[in-house]
Amino acid sequence: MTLVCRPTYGKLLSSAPMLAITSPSPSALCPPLPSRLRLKARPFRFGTGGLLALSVPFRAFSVSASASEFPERIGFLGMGIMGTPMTHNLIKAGCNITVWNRTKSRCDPLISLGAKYKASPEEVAASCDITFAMLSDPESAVEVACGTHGVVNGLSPGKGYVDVSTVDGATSKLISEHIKATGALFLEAPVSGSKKPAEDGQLIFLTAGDKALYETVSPLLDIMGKSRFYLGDVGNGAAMKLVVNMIMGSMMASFSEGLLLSKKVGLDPNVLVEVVSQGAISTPMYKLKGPSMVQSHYPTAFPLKHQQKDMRLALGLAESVCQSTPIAAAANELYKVAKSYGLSDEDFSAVIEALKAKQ
Ligand SMILES: NC(=O)C1=CN([C@@H]2O[C@H](COP(=O)(O)OP(=O)(O)OC[C@H]3O[C@@H](n4cnc5c(N)ncnc54)[C@H](OP(=O)(O)O)[C@@H]3O)[C@@H](O)[C@H]2O)C=CC1
Ligand SMILES: O=CCCC(=O)O
Repeated sequence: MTLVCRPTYGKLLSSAPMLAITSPSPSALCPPLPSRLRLKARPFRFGTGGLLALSVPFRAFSVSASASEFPERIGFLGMGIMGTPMTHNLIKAGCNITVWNRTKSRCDPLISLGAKYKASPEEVAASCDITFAMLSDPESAVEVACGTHGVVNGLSPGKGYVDVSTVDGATSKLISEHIKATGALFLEAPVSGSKKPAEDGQLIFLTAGDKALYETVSPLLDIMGKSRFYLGDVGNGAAMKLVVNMIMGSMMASFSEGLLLSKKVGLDPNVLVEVVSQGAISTPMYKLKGPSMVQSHYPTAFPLKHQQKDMRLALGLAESVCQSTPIAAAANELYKVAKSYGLSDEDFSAVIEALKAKQ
């Protein structure tokens, strides 16, 4: 397994073109490129070699050759909650982007920022070196990759396809087989992190598949995210993502129970949020979502239908290896109830409504 964080800070390089940077970054252990940090020169191409020097107002930092070159033409399919800000960040970084979305109007904001548009996944893949996809679920991921006018029809040797959707391993392997049959390379790269991290370029990529493609797209992953893991064979990235989201879904269900119980025994749930935030079970998720859950507001960052999909897929993964997951199974039931209440497109924190109705 390989974990790579953002570029190393503190070294000024003299060769290679200079790019203007509008903001410095804090010197954290794995410092993220700040979302305001923008490359002003045209992007590098494959195989230019050498090192990239970046000038910053107060300090300089280096980027290795492999982390400084962009593939020339990049496609992005799926302009939803996640795909839109991810594409936005690539455009802002100076990448040459072509977009497609089933509902065309969702491409318009990106087109107005300079993205090109093609009318099908096939046309995007045919016109780009690397194509990313961020789609709802296994069904849509397969349809876009392998369906009529799907990606495979536009791929050929020398190209690459990166699926960043959250799907199960079997789906990812199926897509991989179809992609590889064209001679192109495949990488699964689901992300941890939600709408705001996507906007801020702070996602965590859980990748697996063709290592050469991983290396080629690393500079792009570093624009969209703060770290990346390479996990080996196709299926491992999907599995890691599902395990993480299974934990998250159970945590949210448990947190919901706590909020409601505290209120019922006469405590202020807002104080519970504060207490939890200061202790050993503190997590950004509780602090972020707790106050709005207390108000019964669920502004959508991660749709509840997707969380339930991930619970379902994680339970399938557990079953495939005979691993007992009773907590996740119980939580999944709550997400199913919440869906039946019409809460699919609300944030997944709306799972609390399933418990209210039971009281
Ligand atoms: N939101 C989040 O916090 C996170 C989400 N994820 C995962 O990322 C993926 C996308 O999530 P998110 O952006 O939130 O989801 P959205 O529901 O906002 O977007 C889903 C995208 O998939 C497209 N789509 C759905 N069905 C089809 C289909 N049959 N054919 C073609 N396109 C289709 C939609 O197109 P259209 O606009 O036409 O409906 C849209 O572009 C999911 O797998 C999710 O689990 C991962 C990390 C965080
Ligand atoms: O898949 C969604 C993940 C959401 C998050 O990591 O906050």
